[in-house]
Amino acid sequence: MTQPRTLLAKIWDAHHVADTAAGATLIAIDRVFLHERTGASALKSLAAAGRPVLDPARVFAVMDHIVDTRPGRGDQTLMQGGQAFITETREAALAAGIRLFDVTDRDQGITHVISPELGIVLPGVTLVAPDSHTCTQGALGALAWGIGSSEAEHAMATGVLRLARPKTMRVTFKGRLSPGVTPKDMALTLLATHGAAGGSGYVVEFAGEAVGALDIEGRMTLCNMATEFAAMTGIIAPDEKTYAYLAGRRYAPATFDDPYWQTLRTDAGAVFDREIIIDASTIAPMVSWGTSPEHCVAIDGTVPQGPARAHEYIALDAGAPIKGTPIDAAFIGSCTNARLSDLRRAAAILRGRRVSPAIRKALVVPGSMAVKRAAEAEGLDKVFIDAGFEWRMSGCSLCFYAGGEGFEPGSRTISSTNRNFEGRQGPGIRTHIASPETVAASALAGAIADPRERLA
Ligand SMILES: CC(C)[C@H](C(=O)O)[C@@H](O)C(=O)O
Ligand code: SF4
Repeated sequence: MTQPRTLLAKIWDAHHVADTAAGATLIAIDRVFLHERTGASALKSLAAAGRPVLDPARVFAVMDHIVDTRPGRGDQTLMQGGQAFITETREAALAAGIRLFDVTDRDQGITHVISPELGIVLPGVTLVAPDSHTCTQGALGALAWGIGSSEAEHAMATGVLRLARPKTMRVTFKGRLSPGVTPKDMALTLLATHGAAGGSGYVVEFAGEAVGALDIEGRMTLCNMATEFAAMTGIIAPDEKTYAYLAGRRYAPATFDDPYWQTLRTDAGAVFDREIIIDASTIAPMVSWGTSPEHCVAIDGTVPQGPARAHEYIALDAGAPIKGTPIDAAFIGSCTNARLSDLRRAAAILRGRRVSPAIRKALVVPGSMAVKRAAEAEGLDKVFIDAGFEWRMSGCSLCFYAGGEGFEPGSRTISSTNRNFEGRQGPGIRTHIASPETVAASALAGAIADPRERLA
């Protein structure tokens, strides 16, 4: 009898090329995804070394990080000196013969949103990108992780990467989520209870009834924050929902009958290096109070005692109820929570209502241009605009201040993003991360609010 294996072990074994003398493994890389902020340098340095991209058909690039999100945008970026990232990526992608989703391409969008959308990431593949949120794509059952630019260069030139075998962790969410509670709240609960370093050195498989019950977009939100947990990546075993999601997507195969796919689940009895079990039915909507993604509390909780510097930056004292904290701005966007289902759920709360007069800036940045079009076809843009939100083009820049555009200095911003460290969304900006529902409910209230009260 063969030993029971984890999902990770199966993908690892299928991609094993050789063991190195130093105890590492050469792993075959099926896909490389680049963006203009970190990808162009890999292509340029490859070209400078006179090395071609081994298989251009497996390499993709997109302009997402610093592009302007204002309607009617072109090559201009609000980032000082940023233009070169765009023009150089374009030139390098053209020279290398790889597929580029350029600024004005109808398929442009955030890397981790468009890769699943186009069927580029598939169950059981290895996919790397010089971006930490590549873990998002593990939701499709791929081993997808963030690398550095020089590793990207190596992967493109050779088709392999040298890796130490990661440890395995399973995080099981048993039971079901309550209404108004989302995959974002699952991720924030994991971070609050096990810390922002809890996943260090591990590939985390998310499993359990509550994970199986999520749609694919929700699974992406959960896997997205594996990097905030310091894990190498997150992964979810593919199931019927995964194959239904991928059917008909441009780069996906016409049929899903490869016997390899049938094996892509953890066998009963397989042993993980670490197991965490969380009861999904006890999770409440979560919101961050501080400057690390582990600084999270339930919406009806109080700010705990944390590092003095975090309290100082965020200007909230221990013991204060988080709910009711006045906010100045609201943001729905990013690779965490800007897919169609996220926009639908936020719009359902905002429909026919106006944001509080206290809100000075409210923005929706769809995760991709395809999400934008789909949302517009349903009239969601109108719901957001009528509620007082700006409706933007797709991109990353407002998530990490890369376009040089942010919220008014010092703003307290409720945000559907994944990072809340000092200055993440601009100088002095105090970011509170939460689900799109919580962002919408808070924008209406002008203060951090419980979305469940809007669903009643
Ligand atoms: C710019 C890029 C390398 C960075 C990352 O890797 O995560 C960005 O996407 C982020 O979210 O901070
Ligand atoms: S949306 Fe934000 S978190 Fe995601 S890749 Fe872009 S900058 Fe990084």
